[in-house]
Amino acid sequence: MAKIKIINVVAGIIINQEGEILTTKRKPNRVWGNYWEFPGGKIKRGETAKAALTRELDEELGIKTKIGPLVMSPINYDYSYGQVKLQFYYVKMLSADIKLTAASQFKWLVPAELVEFDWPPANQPLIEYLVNHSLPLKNF
Ligand SMILES: Nc1nc2c([nH]c(=O)n2[C@H]2C[C@H](O)[C@@H](COP(=O)(O)OP(=O)(O)OP(=O)(O)O)O2)c(=O)[nH]1
Ligand SMILES: [Mg+2]
Repeated sequence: MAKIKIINVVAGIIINQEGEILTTKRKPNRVWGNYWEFPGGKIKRGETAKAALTRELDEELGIKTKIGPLVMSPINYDYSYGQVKLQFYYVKMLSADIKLTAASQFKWLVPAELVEFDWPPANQPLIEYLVNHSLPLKNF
């Protein structure tokens, strides 16, 4: 039996003072091209999830960040190329300017607007969670 490839991914639910969440659009040539996502990426061997997220947000957006609590329990989802294990943390930005390197666009959205965009299927439970729970604007 072929071994299933596990892909550990961490992404940020970056929130601003207005109660909006930062979302980015994946470039067309990548897996899930043109779908929206929460910025982040694969955790490297030996790296903690929070360190990986800090690194990815610096690489993909050129921002300094404060990583807060986990949003919900990890999501496991089988794609054709492997099983992704997705962890999401709430994040605040400590620097103002966003310089996109991995994404083609970004948008700030209030939670209710998230349902209007196309997400990779693994994100479905997360989108539902964010629509139904208030953001921790003051708690970290
Ligand atoms: N960042 C992110 N990845 C997601 C989300 N939802 C989802 O299914 N994924 C999947 C897509 C990919 O299979 C994987 C993340 O891979 P990636 O290609 O963005 O990883 P990376 O940033 O490390 O990029 P690379 O160095 O491999 O190019 O997780 C999401 O909301 N954010
Ligand atoms: Mg990425």
